[in-house]
Amino acid sequence: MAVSESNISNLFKPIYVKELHHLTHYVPNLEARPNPLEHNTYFQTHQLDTFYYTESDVVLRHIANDHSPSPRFAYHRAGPRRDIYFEPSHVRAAIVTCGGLCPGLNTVMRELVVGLWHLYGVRHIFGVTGGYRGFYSSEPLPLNPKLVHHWHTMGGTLLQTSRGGFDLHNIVDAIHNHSFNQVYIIGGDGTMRGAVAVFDEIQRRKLNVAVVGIPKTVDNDVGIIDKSFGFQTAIEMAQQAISAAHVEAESAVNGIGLVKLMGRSTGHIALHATLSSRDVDCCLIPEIDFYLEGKGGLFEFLDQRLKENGHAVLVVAEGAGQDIIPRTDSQKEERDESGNLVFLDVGVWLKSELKKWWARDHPDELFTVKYIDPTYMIRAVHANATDNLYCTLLAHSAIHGIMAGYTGFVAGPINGNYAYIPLEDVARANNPVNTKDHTWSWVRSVTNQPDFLRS
Ligand SMILES: Nc1ncnc2c1ncn2[C@@H]1O[C@H](COP(=O)(O)OP(=O)(O)OP(=O)(O)O)[C@@H](O)[C@H]1O
Ligand SMILES: O=P(O)(O)OC[C@H]1O[C@](O)(CO)[C@@H](O)[C@@H]1O
Ligand SMILES: [Mg+2]
Repeated sequence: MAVSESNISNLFKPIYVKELHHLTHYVPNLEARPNPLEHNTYFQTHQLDTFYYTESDVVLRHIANDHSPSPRFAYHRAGPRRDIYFEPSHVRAAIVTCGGLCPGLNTVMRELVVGLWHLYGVRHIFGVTGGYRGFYSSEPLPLNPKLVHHWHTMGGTLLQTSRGGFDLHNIVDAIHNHSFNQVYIIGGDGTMRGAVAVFDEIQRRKLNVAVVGIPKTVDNDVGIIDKSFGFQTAIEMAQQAISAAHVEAESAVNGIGLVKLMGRSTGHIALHATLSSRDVDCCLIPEIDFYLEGKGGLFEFLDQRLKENGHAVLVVAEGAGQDIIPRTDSQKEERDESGNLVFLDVGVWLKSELKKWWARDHPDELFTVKYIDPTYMIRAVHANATDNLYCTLLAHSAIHGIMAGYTGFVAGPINGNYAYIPLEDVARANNPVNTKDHTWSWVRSVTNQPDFLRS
C-alpha cells in the first residue's frame, strides 16, 4: 500500500543525542583499557559484531511520530563498551538506598554486587547503610555475592533507608575518605536531586569518582523512564485491597468500599490499579480536583451508583483532595525529614464525609463504608518476576555505563530499551498523569465517573 510522504515527513527531522558526562572530561590522564568481558567465557564478544555498543547506538525518546514541531531526542544505549576506564582491582564501589521503599530494591543491589563481581571482577563493594546520612555516620558494609545471594526474595532494603540527612560536604568527604570511586545511588526524585548535587561537587573537586542514579519510585513520579521497577508489583498487590473492598461493599446494603493507594503527587498507582481491576466505580487522583456536594459532585455520582448497583468501590490516591481537606495552620507547615509536605489521610476524611452525607440525606437507610488502607503493603513486598528481571537489567546497565567511564547519569528503560540519561535531566523531570490523553479517558469510560468540571 502506498504511503503518503506528508504523513511521515516528520520522521526525518534531525535527532539530537543527549550527551553524557564522562570522567575524562575532568580527570586528566585517564587511560582506556579493554573490557574484561573479552575474556569471559559466557559472552560471545568475538562472534557478535554488535556485542559492544558505541556512541552511535541510541534509543529514541519518542517512538511515535507525533507531528510536533519540537526536535527529536535520543539517549545513548545502555550496555557494555569495548573500552573501560577502571582497573577492576582498583574499583571501590558504594551502593546506597534513599527515600521510601519500593519492591525490587534488594534485587537491584544483589545484581549490582553479583554483576560487578562476576562480569568485571570487582572485589571491593560496599553498602552504605541508612540512606545519604549513612555515608558520614556509619561504617560501610562489605558486600559479596554469597552475602547477597537471597536478597531478591526479600522486600524492603537490607541496607536500610532514610529521608533527610543530606549533608553534601560530609557525603563527598566520606566518599573521598573511603576511597570510593564508583557510587550507585538508588532512590526517587528527591534522591536524584541529591545525586546531582553530589556529582556536581565531585566534579568541582575533580575527583576520579563516577556517580550513577538508579531511579526507584513506587509512585512512578520520575519522568523520562518508562516506569520504575516495583511499580508493577505494587499494582498487583493493590488488586487484593480492591477485591476485598469490592466483596465488602457488595455484601452490604448500600455498601461503599474505599481504598487508599500510594501516590503523593501522581495518581499512577490508583489509575493502573483501577484499570486492572474493573471493579472500581471512581478513581480519584491528585492531578484532578474533585468536589463532594452538588451537581457533578462525588455524592451525586455515588447516590446514583448505589441506586443502580447497591454498592460502589472508590479508589483514592493519597495525594488526591489535599486542597479540600480542612487543615490547621500547623498541619499546613508539617514536612517530613526530606522536606516533603506531610499529607492528611484522605481516606479517613472521605469515610467521615461519606457517613455524614448519608446520615443527612438518607437518615432511614442502611449504609456502610469499609475503608481499606493497604499503603505500606503494596511497597513492602519483594519484586514479582517481571520486576526482578527489570532490576537485573537495570543493575547491569548501570555497571556497564560506570565501568565505561560515564558519570552523572541515570540508567533506565526508554520505550523498552535501556538507556543512559544525564542525571540532571531525570532530576528535573516529573511524571504527572496526563489527564488529557487516552489513558485517562479510558479510566473514565471504565468507571463512568464525573469529570468534576463544575458546569
Ligand atoms: N533537592 C534536594 N537536594 C539534595 N538532597 C535531596 C533533595 N531532595 C531530597 N534530597 C534527599 O534525598 C533523599 C531522599 O529524598 P525523599 O525522601 O524525598 O525521597 P525520594 O528519593 O523522592 O523517594 P520517594 O519519594 O520515592 O520515597 C533524602 O535523604 C533527602 O534529604
Ligand atoms: O511513610 P514514608 O516512608 O515517608 O513513605 C510514604 C511516601 O513514600 C511514597 O511511597 C513514595 O514517595 C509515597 O507514596 C508516600 O507518600
Ligand atoms: Mg519523592
